[in-house]
Amino acid sequence: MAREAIYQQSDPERRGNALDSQNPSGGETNAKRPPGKPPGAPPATASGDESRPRAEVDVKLRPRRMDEMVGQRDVIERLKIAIDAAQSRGEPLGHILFDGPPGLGKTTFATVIPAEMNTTVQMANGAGLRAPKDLLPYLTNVSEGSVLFIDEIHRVPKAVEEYLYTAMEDYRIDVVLGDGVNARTLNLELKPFTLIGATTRAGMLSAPLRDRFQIREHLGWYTREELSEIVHRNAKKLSIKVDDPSAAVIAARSRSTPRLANNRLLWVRDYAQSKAGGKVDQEITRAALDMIGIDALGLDKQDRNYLDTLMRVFLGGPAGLDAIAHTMNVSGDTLEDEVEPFLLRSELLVRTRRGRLATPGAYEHMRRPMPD
Ligand SMILES: Nc1ncnc2c1ncn2[C@@H]1O[C@H](COP(=O)(O)OP(=O)(O)OP(=O)(O)O)[C@@H](O)[C@H]1O
Ligand SMILES: [Mg+2]
Repeated sequence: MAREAIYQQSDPERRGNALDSQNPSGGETNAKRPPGKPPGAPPATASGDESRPRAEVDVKLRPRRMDEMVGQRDVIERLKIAIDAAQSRGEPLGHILFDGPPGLGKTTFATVIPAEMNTTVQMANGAGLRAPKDLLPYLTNVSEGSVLFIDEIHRVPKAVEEYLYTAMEDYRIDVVLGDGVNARTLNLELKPFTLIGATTRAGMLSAPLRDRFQIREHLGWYTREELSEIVHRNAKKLSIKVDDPSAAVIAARSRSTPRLANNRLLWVRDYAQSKAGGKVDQEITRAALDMIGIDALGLDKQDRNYLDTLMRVFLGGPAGLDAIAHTMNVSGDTLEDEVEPFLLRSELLVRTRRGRLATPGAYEHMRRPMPD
């Protein structure tokens, strides 16, 4: 895979590319996995050797304490109160559900909360918890007040979810041993613990599961100022000098998403080291991001290709999704899940009953004259 591809690929709205979400143990000193790496453990990164240094960098850039986190002030304030209250009562923190688009800090919260509480965390992934037995090692390993983090919790199948109900509510699981007439139920008492769930699809969670979380937090987009702040902090961690205008360029092209700001910064660093003796300024930052096809609004090649097709072939629309997809030779699902959300959010595209329509803003951005 080409080097640039790694930087481009980690777009939060491009599903399944969350490099660091695949490394949830994140080098946390207090992170703990049950023995024998249970099946819930996330898969290794797909892209082989090239992903390794990236994962390490991700760990380096991920905030370790709540005070190192930028933005999400109201979420942090509420969590601090809940942590404070739980600690003063000597009880485990209530179960917490984080939802929001990729790359906004769900896993980060799941690692800083146990750090604030001075407790251990086990990391699981909903996709790996295929049968109740996959959940057991995690539950039997919880220590008093510790955290069990289940990422992509919407992917936990119903049969496993039902075990979570009693575990969350009564700190108990009922295991059925044997079958037929010999079947008997074993009640296992668990230590009081905190479940932290994360999902990009809160709507896919069943109501009984959702309602068992005492605290539910939605993570929203970051402002440019917050992203600039993240870029500055991370530049320091990477020992590179980034001035305000350069940080502002990265922030503007990062789609309101910290993970993307980090990826852009890493590419700018490489570019500057290779082409400008390590010096990062606004011009170099722009040239670096232009080179990988990230434009001033943060659109990438595929986004621009979509708008270009809509304007050139369909005269700006309204055009049906399938027609656009066929012309671009990509699947409609890909466009709907990966390309359109950011275009809609940026008000470059509208979805009408008659089809997709490019907005005047899109024409301006693509420097094309509006049709009459
Ligand atoms: N509030 C924040 N302050 C500073 N950096 C942040 C913040 N939130 C996220 N980041 C950075 O962005 C990266 C991605 O965040 P994180 O992995 O927590 O996202 P996520 O919501 O779990 O995404 P996914 O849904 O893809 O798993 C982190 O490694 C961290 O470096
Ligand atoms: Mg994550």
